[in-house]
Amino acid sequence: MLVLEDGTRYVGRAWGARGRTFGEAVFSTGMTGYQETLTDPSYAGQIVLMTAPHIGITGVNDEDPESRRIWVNGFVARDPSRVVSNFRANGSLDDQLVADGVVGISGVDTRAVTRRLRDAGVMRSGIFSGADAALDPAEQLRLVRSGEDMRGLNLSDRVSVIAQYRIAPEGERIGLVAVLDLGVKESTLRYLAARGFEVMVLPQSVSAEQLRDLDPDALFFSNGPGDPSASDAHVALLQGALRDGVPFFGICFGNQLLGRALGFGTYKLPFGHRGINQPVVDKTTGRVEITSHNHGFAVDAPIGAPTRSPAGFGLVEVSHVNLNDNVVEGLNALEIPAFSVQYHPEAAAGPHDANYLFDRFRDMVLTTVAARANKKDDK
Ligand SMILES: NC(=O)CC[C@H](N)C(=O)O
Repeated sequence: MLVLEDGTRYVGRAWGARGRTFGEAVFSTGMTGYQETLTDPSYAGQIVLMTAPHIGITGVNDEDPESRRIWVNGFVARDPSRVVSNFRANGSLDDQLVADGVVGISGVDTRAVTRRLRDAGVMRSGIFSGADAALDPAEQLRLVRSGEDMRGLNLSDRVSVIAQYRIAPEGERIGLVAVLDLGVKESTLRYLAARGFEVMVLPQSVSAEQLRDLDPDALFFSNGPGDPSASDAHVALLQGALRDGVPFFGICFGNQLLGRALGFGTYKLPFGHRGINQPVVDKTTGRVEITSHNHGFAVDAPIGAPTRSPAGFGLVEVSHVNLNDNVVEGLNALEIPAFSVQYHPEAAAGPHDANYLFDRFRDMVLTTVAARANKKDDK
């Protein structure tokens, strides 16, 4: 049984682990990339429904996970594949869900659920299978309604690493980037290392003093689960680094935190953007990118002419906009070296149209490092 907070109920078949699970019900429109979706830490606390009906055809492999485990609280699909067919596969999705204890449900009318979530907005939900399916419906609904609400929820400490670790740069080293792990994806780290960054992944609890002691050439805030309005400590950490002139790049949650650091607010979208086919325009070049998304919140900043950062960081422009609904998809600070995007340039899964942003970051860091070296020489 899939039960939504508004009392809607959908009967299906038990899939993956048996039992009960709770989370915010959201839908993803990606036709491929379920393994990357399941292992994206940004989905912690959510029950993810795939709108594509056939999920699991290529099984699971060791190369596609975006982190060390599955993070979704539950998984919903219409018609999971009964066969696994791919040369890279080394197991089935069903077995993986069981192994990771992820309660799923199949055979529900995913189009009906999606329309419900699109019309009413995302909401708390629960999946009940095995013995739990027989629970009294009123009791099931009570349990769903007593679950966590995504609004105001800080989930960073559930997904972040405990201890820092280092990744060596590929090719010539251009500098050290400190990555605040708010739920970072492996692809992001790979792209940074491939650009010549020595990467230091830091736990989300790192202090301003520890960051200063590390003295990185650049700072990166990752994607991650939860409500950005509940991350005051990360915002303060970022404001300190921006004041010190450290070049900054943020992705998704990192974009929302840059928005807040610059003095803008964030808000919850009715049903968010999740999938790999979202059109975004880069206002600097006018080029449209087809991009990978997974966000339920967004930054509230004015689209159009640059405006002053309410927090005193100079002029800021909204650099990217979603063409479906005009949601802010990127920020560019014009007077300090800092920019961010709401979507996923690392893709995984999805098209690679936005990979150039990692080059933009590398170029920005090289310029800043060179300018600093010149200043030192002048002294
Ligand atoms: N992928 C992300 O970083 C998601 C950011 C945030 N948790 C949101 O839902 O909007």
